[in-house]
Amino acid sequence: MPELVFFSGTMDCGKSTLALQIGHNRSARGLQGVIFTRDDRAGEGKLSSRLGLVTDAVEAEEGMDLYAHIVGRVSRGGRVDYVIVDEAQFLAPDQIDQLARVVDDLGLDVFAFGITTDFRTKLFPGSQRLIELADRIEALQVEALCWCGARATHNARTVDGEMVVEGAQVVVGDVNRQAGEVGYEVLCRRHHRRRTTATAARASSLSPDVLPVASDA
Ligand SMILES: Nc1ncnc2c1ncn2[C@@H]1O[C@H](COP(=O)(O)OP(=O)(O)O)[C@@H](O)[C@H]1O
Ligand SMILES: Cc1cn([C@H]2C[C@H](O)[C@@H](COP(=O)(O)O)O2)c(=O)[nH]c1=O
Repeated sequence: MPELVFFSGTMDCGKSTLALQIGHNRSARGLQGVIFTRDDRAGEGKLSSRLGLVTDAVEAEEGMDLYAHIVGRVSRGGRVDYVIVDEAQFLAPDQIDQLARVVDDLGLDVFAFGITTDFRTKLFPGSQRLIELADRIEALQVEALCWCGARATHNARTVDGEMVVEGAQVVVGDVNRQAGEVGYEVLCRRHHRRRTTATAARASSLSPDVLPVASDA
């Protein structure tokens, strides 16, 4: 049975790498896929992984009908065996419904990849719809880690390493950003709740406030 599968995880846990691997294994067997993405860091119409691999993709722009795109390809004589969607959190809910229709009416597997929650721990609308509609939700096996060593479950937005909690839901960016730039850091829930990024943890461990006080001081 064809499926709509949602591979979800934090930033930097290998989603795009897995998307590229799934595409590679299928194309190595002569299958032809359509790869959609939206707002990849590498630029428009690209699906890129931090491991250095990148492939061309169809930019799933706002308002684009993904079901109609696939039907259009097939009716022009193109072959489509499966569909991959990266950065699926950025899609509109009705575009996720179109992907479900690709599975149900065209009989194609759709593999969607994305983060579930934003820097304020709120679901992205596209991810919410995927959770509602997917046949299967898969957590990635290679877990990203918080600075404390626990499994990272949340995405923090940072400026100069400090967590920020105000701003637009969508700001394309990366982990390990230079000073002054908006960046991201993955954290466990405890440290996300306490807003303790790696920078904040380092600063507090160096702070005189937390140094042991000598008994005769
Ligand atoms: N230099 C490296 N050596 C080995 N693995 C790396 C290296 N750089 C990144 N990675 C792996 O790539 C993962 C990020 O892959 P990517 O597909 O870009 O993530 P995502 O799409 O989930 O944000 C990291 O979690 C890590 O496992
Ligand atoms: C948490 C969060 C992330 N984003 C952006 C930052 C990146 O461009 C993508 C995630 O890409 P990845 O391949 O999973 O690393 O999402 C955002 O716009 N808003 C957020 O709150």
